[in-house]
Amino acid sequence: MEDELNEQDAPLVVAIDGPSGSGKSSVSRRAASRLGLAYLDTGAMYRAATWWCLDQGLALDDTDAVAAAVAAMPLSMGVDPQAPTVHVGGTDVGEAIRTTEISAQVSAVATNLAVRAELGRLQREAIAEQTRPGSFSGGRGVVAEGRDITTVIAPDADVRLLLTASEEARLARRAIDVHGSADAAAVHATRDQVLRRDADDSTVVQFHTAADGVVTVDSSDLDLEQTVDAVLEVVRRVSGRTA
Ligand SMILES: Nc1ncnc2c1ncn2[C@@H]1O[C@H](COP(=O)(O)OP(=O)(O)O)[C@@H](O)[C@H]1O
Ligand SMILES: Nc1ccn([C@H]2C[C@H](O)[C@@H](COP(=O)(O)OP(=O)(O)O)O2)c(=O)n1
Repeated sequence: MEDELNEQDAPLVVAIDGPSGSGKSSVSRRAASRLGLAYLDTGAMYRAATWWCLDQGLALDDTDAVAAAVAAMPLSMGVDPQAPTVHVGGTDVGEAIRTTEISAQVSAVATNLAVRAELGRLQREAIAEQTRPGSFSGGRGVVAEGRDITTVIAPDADVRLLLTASEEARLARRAIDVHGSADAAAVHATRDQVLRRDADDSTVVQFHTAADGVVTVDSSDLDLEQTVDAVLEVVRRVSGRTA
């Protein structure tokens, strides 16, 4: 019954931005599942673009060649929050795009403004698609996460959130993800992936402070479930929609 009522609601678009390790992907997936929405990981699109360019042997500082390659990239994003997928052509690149090699180089592609224009166009299309009845979400909508979703890609989203966490918390989380430990050596080895990358990315997008109308959720002292609950509470307060 509740499902039927929800289906009559207007589509809901939730935009979530934040720095590396703030919990965007984990929290957005869970929030999307609980709300019955699709999930769009825009960072995965920049990672896939990086994989594609490297696979073709391109130098990532050749901005024109990279832009041309990305314009021709046969990218397909699966938006099921329980099992999101990324394919380029026929290849499942879901694992390949998470390697340290890609993490170390993705900013070179993400700071290419022609690439941002092209991937931004695809992201707007993917978000609009989920507001239509025949889409994966059945027109219920989408949680889209990245660095510029609240500001550039979907500034008119129903709910706009900035997910933050202290530098210490973000480094420790990434160290556990990548090295299985948050000891001093693991945290040190993660600094490039988190801090240097955020510094490079910040030259083209602003994701450290909330723009007007964007609600900040600080997850430094929350665990994953508490952070999901905090995000769902903002969604309820701003849109009236409950999980
Ligand atoms: N409070 C929390 N909120 C979100 N993620 C958390 C939290 N505590 C620990 N984590 C863990 O931190 C890691 C990084 O989260 P991730 O979603 O990849 O961040 P991002 O997409 O912002 O880089 C994940 O392994 C996640 O389970
Ligand atoms: N909307 C977006 C999403 C990601 N990016 C860039 C910034 C990051 O370095 C890469 C990869 O993003 P991703 O969200 O996968 O990175 P983290 O998992 O948060 O470390 O893409 C961007 O510039 N704009």
